[in-house]
Amino acid sequence: MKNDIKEILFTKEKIQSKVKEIGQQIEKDYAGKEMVVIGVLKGANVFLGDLIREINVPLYIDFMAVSSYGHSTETSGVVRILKDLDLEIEDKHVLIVEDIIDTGLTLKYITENLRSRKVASLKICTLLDKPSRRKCSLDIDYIGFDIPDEFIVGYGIDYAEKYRNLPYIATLKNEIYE
Ligand SMILES: O=P(O)(O)OC[C@H]1O[C@H](OP(=O)(O)OP(=O)(O)O)[C@H](O)[C@@H]1O
Ligand code: HPA
Ligand SMILES: [Mg+2]
Repeated sequence: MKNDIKEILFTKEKIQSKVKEIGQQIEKDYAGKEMVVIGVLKGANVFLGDLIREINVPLYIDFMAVSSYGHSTETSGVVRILKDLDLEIEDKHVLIVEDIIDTGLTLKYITENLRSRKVASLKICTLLDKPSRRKCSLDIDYIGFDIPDEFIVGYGIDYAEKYRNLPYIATLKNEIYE
């Protein structure tokens, strides 16, 4: 896997300290509220696992699985729900956790879907944001890092389902896509 890497954008240590910073902010903002943290599978799994251990308030965890990229670096534009929530979220303070927001189409679909369930509040937290690629408007409440328009992998994020277990976030050599 290491031979496939072009450049490391964020090291394990840099990610760790950013996750801590976001977690502490969320902890302050949700003090006294009952929150449900929703991870968007599969990509957000690693970030969510680290993030919740930095949030010291009572919380519930649930997951939604959607997919729009498949084995490509371009979104199909069609968001499919592969797994819905187990929990009822009506009147709950919901925080959606994403690994990356790119075109925004995935989250647009999810936020509209979750809002219709009459939540008390809905916020978005993403580790990475690629604002130059946005195809729709989205209000994001917590952002770890802005990144340029490059396809990245690692820390939960895949290319064709690979590289999710890299402890850092990196770009891949061009020949990997050929
Ligand atoms: O803003 P967008 O352009 O919609 O892209 C962002 C979404 O794409 C990736 O998921 P993907 O569909 O690849 O599924 P995965 O999480 O299982 O890798 C990523 O985890 C986000 O959920
Ligand atoms: O840069 C990316 N890498 C992997 N998956 C993605 N899904 C949206 N953007 C990306
Ligand atoms: Mg993916």
